[in-house]
Amino acid sequence: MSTTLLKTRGLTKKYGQFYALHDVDIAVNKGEIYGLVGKNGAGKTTLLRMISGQAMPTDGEVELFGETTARGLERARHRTGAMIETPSFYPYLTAAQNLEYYRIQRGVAGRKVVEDILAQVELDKAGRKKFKDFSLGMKQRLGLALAMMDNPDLLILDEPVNGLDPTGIVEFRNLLLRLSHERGITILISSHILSELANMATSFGFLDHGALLQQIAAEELQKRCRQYVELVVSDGERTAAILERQLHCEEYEVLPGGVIHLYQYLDEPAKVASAVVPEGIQLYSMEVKGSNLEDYFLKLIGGGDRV
Ligand SMILES: Nc1ncnc2c1ncn2[C@@H]1O[C@H](COP(=O)(O)OP(=O)(O)OP(=O)(O)O)[C@@H](O)[C@H]1O
Repeated sequence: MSTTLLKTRGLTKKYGQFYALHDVDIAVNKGEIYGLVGKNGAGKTTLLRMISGQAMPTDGEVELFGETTARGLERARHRTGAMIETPSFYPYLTAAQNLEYYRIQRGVAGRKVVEDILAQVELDKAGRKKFKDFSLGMKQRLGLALAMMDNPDLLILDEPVNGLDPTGIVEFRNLLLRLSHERGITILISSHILSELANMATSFGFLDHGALLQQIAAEELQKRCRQYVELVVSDGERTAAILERQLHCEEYEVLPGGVIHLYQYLDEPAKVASAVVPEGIQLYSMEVKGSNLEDYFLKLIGGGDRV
């Protein structure tokens, strides 16, 4: 059975009369990579700051590792590592020197800690290069290293791939996947671009204007975003039988009104037509439908035209 590491109940943050976050319930299970998705200003940072203890809720509660009291949460937060704002590093120090500074400042025992973490985030080869000469990807990986200094069970990362080029995004994603698979770290990560978290997140929470619109498992999201050829025909059942017999189709749904959703032959709809029509089936329409991830998100937030 899955264990829930983190829950928020009715979490709310008001600035004056403005709700930066309103009545948000999320649940993150052990071992998950939970992607929090929302446009700029949706409330992602506000939510992550309250979870990590950097801001106080106006209302509602955070439950972390089963703890909800102030003292319990303080203990639980020792088991989390957060990268919410870009941490400040010394520009003229190397990766190792910067981390060593923070290790001493935080009282983390053992000099080998720095070496180990640098290897985990693949900065062990950065050697004598100074922070000021790092690429953005290296800077983000150093930020991740700092968040991992206390060997956390839960990592909270606010827009860590923001600004990275596509290669940088893939590298960072692979790094997080490795941490998740090999070390079992649970990860809560935000982004304003859903597709940046695809192929990584196991669950998603969609935030808009401070409200959680939907929490959905990645598998279910993939299903909903799957593309298909929609056929409208005179006889759905017979058409399905023809598709099976002639084109060996297995992935389709027959819906009422002679509608068929075919999840194969997306690039070859002509083949579908030439299998069906000669058998005396009337083909009224045929169209590729379904949304990609970004379309799905935009539809969910109502066209994405609100600012
Ligand atoms: N200290 C503050 N005082 C007043 N309003 C604030 C404060 N902090 C955040 N807000 C507002 O709360 C809303 C949510 O902000 P938040 O930073 O959480 O959004 P976000 O989803 O992280 O967006 P971004 O990606 O742009 O950081 C925004 O409208 C922001 O202007």
